[in-house]
Amino acid sequence: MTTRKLRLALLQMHVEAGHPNENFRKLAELLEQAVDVQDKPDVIVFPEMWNTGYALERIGEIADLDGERTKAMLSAFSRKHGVQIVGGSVAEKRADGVYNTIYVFDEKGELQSDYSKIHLFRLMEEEKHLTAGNAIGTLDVAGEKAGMMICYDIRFPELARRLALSGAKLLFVPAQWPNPRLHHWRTLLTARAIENQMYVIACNRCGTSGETSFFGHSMVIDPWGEIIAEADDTETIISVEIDLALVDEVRGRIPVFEDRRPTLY
Ligand SMILES: O=C(O)CCC(=O)C(=O)O
Repeated sequence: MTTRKLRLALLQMHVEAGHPNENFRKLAELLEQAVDVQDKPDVIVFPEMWNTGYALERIGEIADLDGERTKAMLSAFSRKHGVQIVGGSVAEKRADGVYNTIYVFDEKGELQSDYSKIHLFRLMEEEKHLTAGNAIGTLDVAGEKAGMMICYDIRFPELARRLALSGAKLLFVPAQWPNPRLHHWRTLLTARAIENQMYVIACNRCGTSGETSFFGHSMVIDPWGEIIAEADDTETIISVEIDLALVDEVRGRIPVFEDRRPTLY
């Protein structure tokens, strides 16, 4: 098997709900730490709604207008350091509502793609304050296709399968997944990796916001379902190397995609 290595950095951060300036400052600090290392990352990922947190009552006031502040920061950083960024997600204010959106920048600082969360989480009343996206999201990573899902999206296996069928070999999952559902988080992420024989790269937040605490446990799972890196519940950066060749190797070993019977189900 010819190896095709790629280094990832996952910035597991605390998010200060309702304080975008503080969160931009924190993210800038973590980004500098992520590249100030010997093994520089090729791709950097962060959590969901890192700019505002879940200050949903005020989200219309504090969301980033057309994502301009976020895009300016991420574009400049990716260009300066020659690194690809899967920019977590931010609350993004558009003319027709506030979206929960991931921006992807390539290593030249160009906006490569975006994705807005399509399943809004009713347990946190997202549907009252946010507008759902209407399209699936993909990006190119080192010449391979990858998909994007945000937090609650991972409860919908059809979406991950659709991304895999469209050619995705990696899945990026920014999240703000709280206690007490660590078991769901680990199990669902692992299942998405095993059933689609793809890398799952999931970046959660940590810390507390009001009554809600977040367990962190950002993780990278390989296409065989092994958790190859996992954080604890503190603010930290996971740095891990993956081998894209493993996807084809696993898909060759158990040919799930060839054995599907879509005419029956
Ligand atoms: O599905 C879950 O348990 C958590 C989802 C969530 O917190 C979110 O989508 O923001």
